[in-house]
Amino acid sequence: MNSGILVVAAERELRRRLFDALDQAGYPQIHSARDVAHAAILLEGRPPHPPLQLMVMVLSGDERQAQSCLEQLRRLPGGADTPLIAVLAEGATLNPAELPSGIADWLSTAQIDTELVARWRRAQRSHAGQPKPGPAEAGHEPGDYHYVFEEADSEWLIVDAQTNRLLEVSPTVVRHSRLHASQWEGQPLAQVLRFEGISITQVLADANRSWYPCQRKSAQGADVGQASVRRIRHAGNDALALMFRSDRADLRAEAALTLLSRIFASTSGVDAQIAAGRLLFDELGLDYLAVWSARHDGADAPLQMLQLWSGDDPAWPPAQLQSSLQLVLGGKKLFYRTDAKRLAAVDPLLQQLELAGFAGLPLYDERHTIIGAMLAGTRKGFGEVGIIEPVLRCAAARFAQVLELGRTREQGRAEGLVDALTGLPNRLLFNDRLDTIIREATRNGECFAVLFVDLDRFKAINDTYGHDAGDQVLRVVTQRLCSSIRASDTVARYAGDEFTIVLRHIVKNDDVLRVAEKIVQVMETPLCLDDGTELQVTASMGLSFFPDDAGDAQTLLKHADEAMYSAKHHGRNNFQMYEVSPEYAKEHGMALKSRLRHAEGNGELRVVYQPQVNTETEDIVGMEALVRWEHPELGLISPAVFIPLAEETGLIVSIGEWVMRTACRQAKEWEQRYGLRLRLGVNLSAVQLMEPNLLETVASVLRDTGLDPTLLEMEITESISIKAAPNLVENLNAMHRLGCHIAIDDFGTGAASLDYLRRLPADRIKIDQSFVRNIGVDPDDEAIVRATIEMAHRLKRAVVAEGVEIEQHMQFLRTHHCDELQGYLFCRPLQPVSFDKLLAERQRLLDVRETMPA
Ligand SMILES: Nc1nc2c(ncn2[C@@H]2O[C@@H]3COP(=O)(O)O[C@H]4[C@@H](O)[C@H](n5cnc6c(=O)[nH]c(N)nc65)O[C@@H]4COP(=O)(O)O[C@H]3[C@H]2O)c(=O)[nH]1
Repeated sequence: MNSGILVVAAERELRRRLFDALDQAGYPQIHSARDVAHAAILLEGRPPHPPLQLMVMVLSGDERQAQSCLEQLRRLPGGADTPLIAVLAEGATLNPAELPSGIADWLSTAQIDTELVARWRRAQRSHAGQPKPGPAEAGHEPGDYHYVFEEADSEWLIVDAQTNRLLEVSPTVVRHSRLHASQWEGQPLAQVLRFEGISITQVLADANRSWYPCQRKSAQGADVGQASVRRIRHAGNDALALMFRSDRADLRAEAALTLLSRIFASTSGVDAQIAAGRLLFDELGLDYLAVWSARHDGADAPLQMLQLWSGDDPAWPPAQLQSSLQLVLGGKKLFYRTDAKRLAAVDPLLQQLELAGFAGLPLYDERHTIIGAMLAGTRKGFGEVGIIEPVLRCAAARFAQVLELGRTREQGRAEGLVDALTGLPNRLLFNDRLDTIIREATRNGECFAVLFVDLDRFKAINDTYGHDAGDQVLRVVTQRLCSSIRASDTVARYAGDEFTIVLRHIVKNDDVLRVAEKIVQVMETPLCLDDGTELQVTASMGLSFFPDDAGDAQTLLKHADEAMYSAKHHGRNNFQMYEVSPEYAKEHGMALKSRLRHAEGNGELRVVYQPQVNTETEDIVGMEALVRWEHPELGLISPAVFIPLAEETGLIVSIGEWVMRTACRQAKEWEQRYGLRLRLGVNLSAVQLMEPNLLETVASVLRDTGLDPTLLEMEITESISIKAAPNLVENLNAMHRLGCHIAIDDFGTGAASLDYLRRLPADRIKIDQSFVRNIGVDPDDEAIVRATIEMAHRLKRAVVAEGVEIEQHMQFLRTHHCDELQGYLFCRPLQPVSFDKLLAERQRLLDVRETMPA
């Protein structure tokens, strides 16, 4: 019977990662709690049987705190006899070796995504009475460690503590060494492992689990690696378990990853590629490696780019006769772990080289056209297929990338599309690429960003140090830009000291901001000219987003360029995102106003929704409707910019009604679909509040949409003065009588007196985000937040905090009993489709919880 998993983590981000890791593995009943008290609420009323399947807890304190948490968890319903995995938070002072007993396993936060599920399965198995976690811990039952034998790529050798002879070895030892188990068992350890500079006795006496360089025997002689010792029990006796890790990249995933990262870090020049090929050749113990480029000029014979061979040069057969190469160039992938010799009859190359292991991989360009082939072989056969195959595939992808880049450069140079100094695409090629990217992005619904990078005061460098120095700077900047982005992104030299970048496949705008920050940082590092002069070059950058800011190349670039100028205005050495600024609005006010008149009729207005959550449960209880203007040329314009214009022109009355109607209709639809009565906040401008027929409008919207008036909450800004809006109190009272709620928005920014608050029929106060943002930064603002909450509660008003962005804000607001929270920590304002997905997901989780045994 499925009986649920409990996850306890104070930090929201960790909680989410733990939840996601378990959820993705398909475990439906996951209770996710902030702390033990929260867990107790979630499990309230649950009988102790059946027990929970697993508890995962993030530990951040010392051993004493860990012990206390553990004891509390054990008292939870169903928690007494449940396997518990501890996740050690960063900065935890706990020593993993001294965790309280009762913890089945532990991992670090960095391992959550990759390890949690595997550890849980292991804990599950061990709990079900099968072998338990092994040699890592002393004092387990005989055979405890066997599960480790099946896992990963580590090798285990079990040694009798008295005789130092081998009792058993793991199947990985047999596989990697190519020696049968019987060739190991009973052997003295000294004959199978040879340590460097230290005696076996010293190694075996080391309880600190240090790693010692050594060689392990194999059919080919020996494998170089490291070993470390653990004490275990074997068949009731003391024994030692030696873990051996080979340094060979074809045996060990870790070493293979290092190899790949070195290959990928290599630059794209011919020499560097030969060096990368050599690295692959040496680290994988290859005997043959060749990279071929298919001729794109119509000639038949492919061109050899690289060839390495460990023996004497044979008479190399011509490419046309190498049938394996021809097959690969035709698109066939070949992989023979140990039996490539059977190809010898049809391929003179394999016949001459006597390869046992052989792989042939086609090299593809971005459009998946075959542009070459990589052939790799060994005379002794390949090692771990699960490691060697992906390594070869990744290496082939790198060779393909370099081949393609070389071709583009060649072609670009021939056609005048590449900048001769930096080797980057020039403006012409960039514009062409941008058009292609827009077409692809439109087809795939992809978002991307354009960055305009301009070096600060570059002219002064040219003038002071000369043009040669300027050229050197441009080359270094090129390297720095290229090293800050991904392979799928594009950098171009747009003009003199201007560079443009396209960052593709964006999920969150934050991803782009991180890249921009990184570029600012790498630029700041001083650079050294050939003559030893040290210079510091900084850059100003502007960002625009597709499709949000514009849908065509020209406008995107124009916006990025404008944003770059704004970065210059902000003191250089920074980046800015494009936005229609209030200054722009002021300058182009008339044009914007006249366009705004048609925005509603042209269907350019949108409503987005931002969730509001209960502070304790973090469950969604309401949403705020926020308007957006999708200007056909300027992109998305913020309400902060166009609402003042709408107010000036009086257009706010009809726009406000449109927003209210759209949002009420949407809220009713969600209520019916999910049976969830979410409160809907709608902003009312002062201009609307002065309208004599506001009440009729609200009543008609409610009637037409069928939304319960008690679900509609009017948000009015605190800065509206009672004097300036003479009907304010009456209008609000009348709306209250209709059943609607009233919230005072931006609280704290105006000069509302207590009296003002008392006179307004407000149900809720929204603390302005400028105070919330300063929690943890400015004690005065913290005091204002605390006082506002206290005062509102004394007046029996509820409180919502706006702009909650980080965990620290939430903790503070929770401590001071703020009722509800709104902000990016939980969710940004969402388009209706995304909000709908959010509600559907919530519903799914609830349904799952309901199917849990009572
Ligand atoms: N930095 C930060 N910002 C956050 C966070 N959480 C929410 N926000 C933003 O804060 C604003 C909250 O709305 P507001 O105070 O009513 O402020 C609103 C509201 O006064 C006005 N507005 C929006 N829609 C309407 C409308 O339909 N009618 C009227 N009259 N005014 C509207 O425009 C203002 C700005 O709206 P938005 O740009 O949508 O900006 C929203 C929202 O996107 C956060 O964690 N960090």
